[in-house]
Amino acid sequence: MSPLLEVRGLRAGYDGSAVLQGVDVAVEEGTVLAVLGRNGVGKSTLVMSVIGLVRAYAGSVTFAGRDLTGARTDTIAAAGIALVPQGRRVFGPLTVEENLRIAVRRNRPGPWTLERIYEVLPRLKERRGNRGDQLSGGEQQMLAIGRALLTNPRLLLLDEPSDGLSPMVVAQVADVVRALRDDGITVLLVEQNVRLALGLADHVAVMVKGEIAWRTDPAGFRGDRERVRALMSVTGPQ
Ligand SMILES: Nc1ncnc2c1ncn2[C@@H]1O[C@H](COP(=O)(O)OP(=O)(O)OP(=O)(O)O)[C@@H](O)[C@H]1O
Repeated sequence: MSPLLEVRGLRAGYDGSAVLQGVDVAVEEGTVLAVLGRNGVGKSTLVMSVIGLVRAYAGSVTFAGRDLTGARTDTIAAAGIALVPQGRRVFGPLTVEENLRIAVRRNRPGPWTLERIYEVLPRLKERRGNRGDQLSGGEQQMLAIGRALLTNPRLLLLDEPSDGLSPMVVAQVADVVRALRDDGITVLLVEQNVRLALGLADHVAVMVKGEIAWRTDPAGFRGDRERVRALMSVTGPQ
């Protein structure tokens, strides 16, 4: 069976300089792939390229058998990929419900409706009349996830969902992602919080300087401390 998402030889970056130096990753349907790596290795650039916000210089992005290389972001979203961006990017002046309704307008047919979002994320229901900028970081993260789900994606790109959240709130976000995974959604997760990522992932890809340096699974990752240190620690070899 071919993977739901297949990225091959992807080179991409900003203003002509390549951050991604030929990335190969595949995500099988119904699985969670965690992409780990030091700050600045290109993890966010990878998800931005998949969703079409950063242009590919070379390589390909294939989704559900369809070549989406160089496609516009709205075409990619309509094909079934949704991004929960780093920093959440909720619309501050709009209420929770208005933030969600924007996504409903653009959605694909599928199981996610406003009612179901409120069932799965009851805090959003309680806060539905509050403005986005009145929410806590954790609530904003839930809102960003809810907004992405409302497009009924087949693949969810989650960029640093734990960023800036307290451990208790991180645990709540983890519960939501776990529930989604158990529901069969496919996830590409970028995380600095290794513990969180290993608790959610089926597969792990470690990025170093714009390339995938190691493909493993959570058990393999935990079992090779030396390699983890070499590839991930700030003081390890570059
Ligand atoms: N909009 C941009 N314009 C120019 N360079 C950028 C832009 N965004 C990121 N970069 C650069 O691209 C490189 C990779 O950044 P990226 O955000 O993809 O890394 P990351 O692994 O996600 O790191 P972090 O965890 O810090 O977000 C960095 O050197 C960064 O400075």
